[in-house]
Amino acid sequence: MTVPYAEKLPGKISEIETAWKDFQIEQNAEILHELYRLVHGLANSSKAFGFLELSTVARALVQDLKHLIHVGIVTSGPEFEQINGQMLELRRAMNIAPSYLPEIILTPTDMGRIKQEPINSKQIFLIDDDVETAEDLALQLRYYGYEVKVFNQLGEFQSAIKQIPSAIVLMNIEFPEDRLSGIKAIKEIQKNLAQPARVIFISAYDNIILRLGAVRAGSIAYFVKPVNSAELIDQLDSLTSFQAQEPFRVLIVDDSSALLAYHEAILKQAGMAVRTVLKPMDIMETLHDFNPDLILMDVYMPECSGIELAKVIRQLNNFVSIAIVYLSSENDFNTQLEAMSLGGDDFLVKPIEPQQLVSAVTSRILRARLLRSFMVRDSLTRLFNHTSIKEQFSREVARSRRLGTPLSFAMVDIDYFKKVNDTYGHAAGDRVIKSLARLLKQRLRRTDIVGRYGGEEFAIIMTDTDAFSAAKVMDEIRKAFSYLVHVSDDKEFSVSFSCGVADLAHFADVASLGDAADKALYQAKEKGRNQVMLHSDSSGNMQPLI
Ligand SMILES: Nc1nc2c(ncn2[C@@H]2O[C@H](COP(=O)(O)OP(=O)(O)OP(=O)(O)O)[C@@H](O)[C@H]2O)c(=O)[nH]1
Repeated sequence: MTVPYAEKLPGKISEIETAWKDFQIEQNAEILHELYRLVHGLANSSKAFGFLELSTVARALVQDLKHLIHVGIVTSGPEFEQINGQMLELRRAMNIAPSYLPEIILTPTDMGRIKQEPINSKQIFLIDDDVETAEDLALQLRYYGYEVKVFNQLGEFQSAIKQIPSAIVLMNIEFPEDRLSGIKAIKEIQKNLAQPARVIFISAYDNIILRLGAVRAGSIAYFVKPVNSAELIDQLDSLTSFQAQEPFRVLIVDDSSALLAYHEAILKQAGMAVRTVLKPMDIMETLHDFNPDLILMDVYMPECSGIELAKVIRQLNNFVSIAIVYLSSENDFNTQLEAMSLGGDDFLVKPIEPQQLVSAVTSRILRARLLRSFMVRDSLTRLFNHTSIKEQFSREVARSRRLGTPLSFAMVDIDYFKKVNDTYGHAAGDRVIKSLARLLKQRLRRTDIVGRYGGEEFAIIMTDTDAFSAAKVMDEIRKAFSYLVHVSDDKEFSVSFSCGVADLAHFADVASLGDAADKALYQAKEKGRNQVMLHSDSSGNMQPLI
């Protein structure tokens, strides 16, 4: 159980008094800095927990200690006496009840911002006076399970959207009557809808005036013709996906256990996954294990400062892009700038309102995830790219070995793919790759990690899964994929894949496990393709899963 803040105060103040006594005996600069840090922490936490009188006294003491650090060590004189007096004041102020109890209440707007549920509608309204272009695009979208209704005139669309306001609107901007007709029509419609319509604009032109007009009409995205259908489908998938976004992962580093618990409670209430680290030197294991989206970092801490810690983290290859937000009572603008120039992304000043903390963390994470996705995702399938899946493979193998849990690795390769490209064209080949990526994402568990390993090759890491169960799942996906009918220029065709599976119980490190899955895949190809092969023991025995 967490100890209430008030009960921790006597201990905190005794610690400060002891440091002050030690300083007087030893006259040592290190003790003086430690004392400064302790009082600084008390000033922050007491304000956050409503002990305003105590916070004021502590803050004045912070200033005096800063002065002492600056002028050098004195153990007598007016400065010294003043600090002695303030030490007594701390004890007195500690017993004054808090003037308010901080409540962790989030407004519905905050919660709405965090938990934006996607609307489950696959209905698309596509409005374009160019009949041929519209039908081409509609055909592509239909391959991916979207119901597309094409309108060549604005009037018909305006009545349809009133009937189905949840439809996603793909609106062309230019019409013969007016070069801005699409934007104007959407603006009119938005006025009369309870929830704003979800609109994506399409235009033959790419300029700031049109883009600004589109944003002002409430658009989600803007595509320039000829539309890249793979990118458009990604956008539509993210708007309609049933898979809720993975909870935001925040790591809080603060040497005040009271503030740690307080900020943890706020962020958890907002639906985030939170880990806390009290001692900065303990951060490494949690960092690798938890893989946070964002680190909320105190600036003044013992052993090493938040700024130094941020520099260390920035030098770790896997964490160059992680968001780091300082949370400190330091309101000196120059220190803030310095902290930002040394690896931080934002600087929040304590005490912070719960709503502000949630929205600052949310917007930073959304942006960090977007930027990271460009680095770690493959642009055609949005699956993890080669580098990223290899990194995750190493990490997951290390974790499973540490925890003693099962892990399987599967390699998938589309059969006779060269023939698909040669017969139906590269664009059709791309669609096949994308459809397999979608199927894998749909059928596998959320905890499974799927990556595009190479051109028509995929890799899947299944945690907590032994090789036999993994092979069974892969075999079901194999069957489903082979039943899919692909279409290209009115010609229909089907494609299959081969798969090799191995697990950590038989191959105990990344290299041998990867190699075993690869060999099993090779065997599956050798034995006639369209099958899953299980590499179930280190002596090289393999068994087909039919
Ligand atoms: N359309 C498309 N084709 C790709 C992509 N990446 C790789 N390819 C093609 O995939 C084909 C792979 O051919 P191969 O490695 O000979 O294998 P295969 O034809 O699938 O035959 P098996 O694997 O032996 O069943 C090559 O023709 C590549 O050009 C891509 O992103 N899109």
